Amino acid sequence: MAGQVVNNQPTASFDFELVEEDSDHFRTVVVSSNQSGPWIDPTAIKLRHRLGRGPFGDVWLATHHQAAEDYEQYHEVAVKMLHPIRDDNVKAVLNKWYDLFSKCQGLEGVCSLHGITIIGGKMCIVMKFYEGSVGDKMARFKGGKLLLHDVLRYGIDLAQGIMELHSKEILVLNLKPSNFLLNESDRATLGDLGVPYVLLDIPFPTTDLPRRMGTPNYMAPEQWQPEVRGPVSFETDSWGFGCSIVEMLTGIQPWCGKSVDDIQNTIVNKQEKPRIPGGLPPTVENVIVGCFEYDFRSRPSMADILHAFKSSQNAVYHDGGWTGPDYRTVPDQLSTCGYTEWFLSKDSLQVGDAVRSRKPPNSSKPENMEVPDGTVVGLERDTERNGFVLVRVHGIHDPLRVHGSTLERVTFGLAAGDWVRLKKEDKKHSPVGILHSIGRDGSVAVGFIGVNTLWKGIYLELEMAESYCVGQFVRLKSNVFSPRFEWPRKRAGEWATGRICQVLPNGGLVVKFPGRLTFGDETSSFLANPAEVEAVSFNTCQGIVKKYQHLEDFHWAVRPLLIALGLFTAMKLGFFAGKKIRRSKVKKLNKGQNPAMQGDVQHDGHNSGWLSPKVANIITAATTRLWELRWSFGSLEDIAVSETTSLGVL
Ligand SMILES: Nc1ncnc2c1ncn2[C@@H]1O[C@H](COP(=O)(O)OP(=O)(O)OP(=O)(O)O)[C@@H](O)[C@H]1O
Repeated sequence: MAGQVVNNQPTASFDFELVEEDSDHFRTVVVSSNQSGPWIDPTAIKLRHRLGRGPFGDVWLATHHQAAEDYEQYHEVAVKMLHPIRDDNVKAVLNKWYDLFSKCQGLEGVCSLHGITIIGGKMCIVMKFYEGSVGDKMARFKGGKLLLHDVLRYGIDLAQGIMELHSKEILVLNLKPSNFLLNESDRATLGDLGVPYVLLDIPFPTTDLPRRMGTPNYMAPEQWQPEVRGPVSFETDSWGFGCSIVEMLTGIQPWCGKSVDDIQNTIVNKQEKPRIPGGLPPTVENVIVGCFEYDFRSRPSMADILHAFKSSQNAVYHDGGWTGPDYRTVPDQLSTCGYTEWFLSKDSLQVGDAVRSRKPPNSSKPENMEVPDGTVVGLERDTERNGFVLVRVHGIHDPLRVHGSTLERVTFGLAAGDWVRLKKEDKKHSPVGILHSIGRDGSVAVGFIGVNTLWKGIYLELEMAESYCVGQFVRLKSNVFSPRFEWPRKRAGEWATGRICQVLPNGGLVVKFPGRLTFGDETSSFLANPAEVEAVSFNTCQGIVKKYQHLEDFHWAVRPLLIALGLFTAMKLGFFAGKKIRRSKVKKLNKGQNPAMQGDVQHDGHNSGWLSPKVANIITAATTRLWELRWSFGSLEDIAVSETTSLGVL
């Protein structure tokens, strides 16, 4: 096929053009280079033999021929040959690699990258050849596991390497023992870095999405569908790191023997976590437990992991127990306010910060508003992170002394965790999301449905949005005709109302429908875009019919229960009506015949009216109970919740 110039990239130090289409419909790319960039002439690479095959392609041992006027050299290199990429994406991928190469220059803990080339239509990453990997070393050991001392040593090397990449805004997303390469001094280096990250937004010819987001056994919950359940963030690598450490310690790959679908179901839906071996130094155990928090904001950062590993490295194993500088029991993952210590350590307060009391997790209302609006005037810290702070609150003379973990920083009116809306909508993603961080300079990071990674911008682009929390009832707005996610309808065709059971880090709502009876494989939970729903409560339901319909949303058993009650009452009424008619007939027949009997009938009729004393008592008791409840709970909604709970239907 005739040549076709695709791009002459002005900023990069290489140009590339597509010239020929091969049998696989992927075109051979000829690149001219000024030699200062990462581009390597494909004729300078001679593939020798394949070292292995992974989800992202094959790794080859190769020779790189370099020649100039005064020298000629041959280097042994490793070449990662990626799966074919659609030719209209070649430019985007090359640009991303170019960016990654320039960012990785000079980093110590990551595999040394030589350059990039394209061989046989496939993109190839040329890198330093290492003698082996941690995975290879494990395979040589009995039981496939490493000594704790080595695991801690490698863990420290790797955490440092990952932190270097994170400092350049690069996520690894594919941490696993076979990608931990060992150098001549037996130090672990990150190999294969950034392949899933580079391919994150690139459409692939194959629909096997999970495989290009990472290696299933090591993937975090948000990594399976970052656009839907994401975004992926630095702490996504904490999950992969935790999996790798567990494997190094046990010799068993996480979720070993499960299919890709099973793993996805186990991690994403069932929210199960890999099992952690016992007998670890408490600090290490604590940090690894934290790596498997479902919500990535609650996981430790690489700095936290590095700190824990370093502090445990000198611990000595004695008679089945750990002694050493950090010997202590594993602290609770959740602090008193319901957040993990890792969550709380992501932001530390400074004098001058505006603060307010922190809401409990998954709540839209503050539990206690000791500090509705204050300013930090003093810090009282025993360690770097934990400690009390002095807060000046308007209207109170002396500053309050409160624990830092109970406060959240408010900058330009926003605090991490707030629900926000983009003032200028972008059709590609939901306009409503959750604020993950706000810098003191006003820079913000937000999780939105439809964006793979955190959206970055400034606070001026955002406004506050309605917040949602677990337990709330929601339904699609009536003006939404084609929702982003599937949503069930009622029998009458209108959108069903469901209850939020989980809020994802991007504001995505996982909603269950207790008012619908599900059978067999029917999905019981649905996803919702927060921009497309509205909250439903007894107070917002207009009229008694709507209020009753909302009661039905609490549980599918409400309707059958009420029908049964109705039938029972009707039967009871029918029975009494029949009895009454019979008696009046008897009364008519006996009229004038037996005066003594007349008195009896009158007496009976007077006492019962049209209901028996028993039924009258039931009704009186029910009415009294209703008033009692109304008095103590205050709203019809609370009565419904309380009563249905006591009936055991919630
Ligand atoms: N630079 C390198 N030097 C030496 N061996 C390497 C190098 N890079 C990778 N390998 C080895 O090549 C083998 C195959 O690697 P590859 O990365 O393709 O597989 P993987 O790690 O299982 O999958 P993935 O594609 O997810 O990284 C592994 O054993 C790995 O340790």
